[in-house]
Amino acid sequence: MRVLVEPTKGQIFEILEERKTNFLNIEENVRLIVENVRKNGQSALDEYISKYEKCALKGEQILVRQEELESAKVEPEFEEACEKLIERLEAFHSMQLERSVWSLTKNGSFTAQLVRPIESVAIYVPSGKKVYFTTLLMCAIPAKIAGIERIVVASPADEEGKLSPYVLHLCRRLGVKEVYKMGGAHAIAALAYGTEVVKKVDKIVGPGNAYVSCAKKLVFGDCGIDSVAGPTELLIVADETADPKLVAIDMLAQAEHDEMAMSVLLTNDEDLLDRTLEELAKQLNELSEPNRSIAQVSLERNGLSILTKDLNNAIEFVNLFAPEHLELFLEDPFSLLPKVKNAGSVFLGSWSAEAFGDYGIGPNHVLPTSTSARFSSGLSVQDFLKRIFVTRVSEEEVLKEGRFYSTLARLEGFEAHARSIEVRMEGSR
Ligand SMILES: NC(=O)c1ccc[n+]([C@@H]2O[C@H](COP(=O)([O-])OP(=O)(O)OC[C@H]3O[C@@H](n4cnc5c(N)ncnc54)[C@H](O)[C@@H]3O)[C@@H](O)[C@H]2O)c1
Ligand SMILES: N[C@H](CO)Cc1c[nH]c[nH+]1
Ligand SMILES: [Zn+2]
Repeated sequence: MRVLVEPTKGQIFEILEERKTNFLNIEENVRLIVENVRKNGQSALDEYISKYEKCALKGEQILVRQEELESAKVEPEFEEACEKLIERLEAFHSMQLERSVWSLTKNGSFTAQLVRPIESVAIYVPSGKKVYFTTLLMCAIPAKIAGIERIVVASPADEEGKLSPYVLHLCRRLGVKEVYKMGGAHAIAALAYGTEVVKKVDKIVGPGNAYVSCAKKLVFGDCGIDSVAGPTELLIVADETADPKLVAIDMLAQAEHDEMAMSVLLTNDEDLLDRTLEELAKQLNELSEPNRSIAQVSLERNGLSILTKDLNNAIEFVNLFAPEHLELFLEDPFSLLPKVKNAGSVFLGSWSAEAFGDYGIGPNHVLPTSTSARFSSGLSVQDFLKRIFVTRVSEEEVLKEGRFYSTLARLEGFEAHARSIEVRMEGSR
């Protein structure tokens, strides 16, 4: 765990650049994977599945058969918890539904913005270290609210070539029939470009490790993506009122995801910082394997504690980090909230563990990472919708306003544009 005392903005910037370099080192290999799958289709996909995944499935073996979906058995506790999660996610996400709008201009023309669901969407369900079945719901619920017709799921299989019964059960529950056993960067490429077995999609959503999120970046443009939702991050801003035990366990809750996860504490209280470091060491040892080892590596490589006496610096640093998750463990967390410009999801006060967000208090847990919260947001119904503009120009508009449009066209040097307007002005006389 790195400790910084009164760092400058430049030092924070350097740390973020260093982190980006780690991701860039992966990019070269991911680019080769994506290009190879794009060019060689299923044979390249087979090759990467056998190289990187737990079971070397080939060709049509990656398709989940109807009987597999039908026969998945889960315990009642799982079903009950998921039904409650579905209800909560539906309640929050239905507020996000956007409607078409129509407007009439004063000359009798009309313009509209029609809202249409994207035709086909793939949900990537991470299943490398743990099976993220809650992520499947986080993605599928807004997709269903938006009215997506073709929802596809992709997730890497286990050593026996199977998907978790949790994932299979939820696919059946949600009516998702097209399910592929594949993960990593190659799965993203297959979904973006298609293979002999995988049918391509219009957009890919869902989080994943550095390989998955890098591949999503690389296929963007040929297919849509939600955001760069890569290895998870948490930044906690805490003052002397915070409890070091809670700060430490929340940092561990991020660190246990992935060796590349990042947990940061920013405080103006030296005593809190020292006690948090002690708690981290103690509570780390209370975790069981493999979570303990993953969290330990994550904290060693990417853990950071920052002491800055002035909380105004803290907010500057928050906006530079643009963290996926931001916890404000302050006497008055609302005082800092208006100054937060960049963050995926904010948690106010020490009751508000980020884990409540992970497990369905309402907002989505698929969130932008690697400072991309500067320009993107957590997954929502909007990610599954497009807007189509519609225009009907009236004869009155042509007559009264034609000159206005054609003047702009001539000023920009577009002769044919101007004429296409003027010819109508003449025609309507
Ligand atoms: N930002 C978010 O919203 C959010 C939400 C949930 C999870 N996450 C992140 O999702 C990630 C889940 O990661 P995971 O690994 O457990 O599952 P994963 O499904 O994302 O990745 C596993 C796959 O990665 C590929 N892979 C592994 N090592 C590779 C290598 N050396 N080269 C190329 N490909 C390789 C394999 O195909 C493997 O099947 C974590 O980083 C977690 O923090 C992020
Ligand atoms: N913290 C992760 C990224 O937001 C989401 C998650 C799923 N399961 C547990 N945690
Ligand atoms: Zn989590």
